[in-house]
Amino acid sequence: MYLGVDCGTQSTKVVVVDVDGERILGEASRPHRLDEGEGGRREQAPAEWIEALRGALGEAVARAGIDGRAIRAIGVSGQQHGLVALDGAGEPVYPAKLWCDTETSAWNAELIERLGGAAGCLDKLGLVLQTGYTASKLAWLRERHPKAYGRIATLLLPHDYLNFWLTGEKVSEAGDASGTGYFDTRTRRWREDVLAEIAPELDPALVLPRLIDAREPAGTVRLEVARELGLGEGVLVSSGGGDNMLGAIGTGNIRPGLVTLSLGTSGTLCAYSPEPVVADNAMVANFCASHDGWLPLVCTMNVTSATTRIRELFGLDLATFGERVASAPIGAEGATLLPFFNGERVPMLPEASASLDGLTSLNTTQANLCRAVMEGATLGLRYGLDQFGRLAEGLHEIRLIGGGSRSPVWRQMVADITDSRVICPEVTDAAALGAALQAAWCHRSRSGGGELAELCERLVHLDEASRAEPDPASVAAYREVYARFRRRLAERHGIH
Ligand SMILES: Nc1ncnc2c1ncn2[C@@H]1O[C@H](COP(=O)(O)OP(=O)(O)O)[C@@H](O)[C@H]1O
Ligand SMILES: O=C(CO)[C@@H](O)[C@H](O)COP(=O)(O)O
Repeated sequence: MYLGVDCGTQSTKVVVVDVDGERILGEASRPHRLDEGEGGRREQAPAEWIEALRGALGEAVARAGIDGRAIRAIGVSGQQHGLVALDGAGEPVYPAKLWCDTETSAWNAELIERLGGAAGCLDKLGLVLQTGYTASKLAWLRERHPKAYGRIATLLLPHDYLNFWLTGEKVSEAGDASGTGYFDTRTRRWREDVLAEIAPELDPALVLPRLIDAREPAGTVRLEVARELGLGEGVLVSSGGGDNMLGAIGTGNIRPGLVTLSLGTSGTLCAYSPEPVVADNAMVANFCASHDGWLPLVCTMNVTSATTRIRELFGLDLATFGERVASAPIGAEGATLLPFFNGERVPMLPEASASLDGLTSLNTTQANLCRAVMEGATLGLRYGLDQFGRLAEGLHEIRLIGGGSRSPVWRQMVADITDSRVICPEVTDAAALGAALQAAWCHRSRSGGGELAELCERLVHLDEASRAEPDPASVAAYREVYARFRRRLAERHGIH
């Protein structure tokens, strides 16, 4: 048996997988709080992730009806980019600033300039720095909280931190490290010189975690943690990775030709590539995958974070929200919502705010506003798909994951807006499943077995009932709605 953990923005999910039986035995999740403040601040206490992991793991194992000592290995997936800076005792010097924090956009702009603009970033890192990546958070901490900065002994990412808590080892792997901004995604190595540019007082040899190969274990679960979690001795912890990298594994997106789209707090699109993809478009990030190869990715910041905002404003539960959306016509009778509530990464508008246009005395209804926010978030992803260029050529099927993929109306909307067939895996928490598969890969390869492709074949099952085919009339209607969305982008933000 293997365990997969995914520490997302809103919750931690755990799945228990029986690889030989080709079954998911149990799943559970626990929420985390998000500390939102003025100026784009988005932070979380790493201790809450551990608390959520404890709770979700205990419940998932209980639901699976197994003895925890049957677990052979654990894989951990985590929200990307969050800065977890630890002191010499392994305690965070400051709360984790998250991927969706836009408070550091000025520091990001300055860093890009210091690295020689977009061309300099591409040359040094294989991608262009974005607000949200770890680098500008570190520059911000140095300037705004020098005392905390002065105590830094180690720089980790959220999944590295959970691996550290489980094993006591400070390690990292290429997939998640790709999103730091001090890692060269082509050579899969830290860029100590770039880190020195950001944080000259820190010694890269001391603060950067040791890089391990995706197939190598991060370590074994510490004895006291194993006891507390009801696990046996010597449980392996695989390298883990960023949630998008493990979501790719959990959707079988480990070879070219597939696109995974996640409707989580963020929206992401990614496609596997055996070669590094250094796009001429700064919005496409040349991340590494967390098995081998690369995973070029586009990320929008406002997806279920945006729909939740409007849903909660109207006091609706998820089912009623879905009904409201379904009851309004395509295009929400002219209402257009650009959902950049906390700035945006794609398009590159870190300091933008959301806007609502086209309201009249006739179309200002709850149903239209619910539809407008879901459409706005999905059209934003359509804009992201356009940036993907040749990576999306020939696209005809999207593997849809993340919380929003549970909504039938949203699945159909994605199919119609992208003009592609949409299908969900049976496990929509694909990052947690991907983490369990990576754990099985790591554990079984020690005895010479367990190819990842074969593991994916056994466990990644598609849910035929979730299939949504593009409807030609709706596809045509959305073409107009997308043109309107683009006009608003041009008028309000000068994005053409
Ligand atoms: N049926 C649904 N319709 C719309 N949104 C949904 C539905 N089910 C879950 N969600 C949303 O999905 C989000 C959680 O998605 P998830 O992928 O777990 O996020 P993360 O990994 O970023 O924490 C929540 O905001 C939740 O409201
Ligand atoms: O910043 C990115 C990708 O670059 C986000 O996709 C985060 O990795 C958060 O993911 P979710 O919590 O939305 O799954």
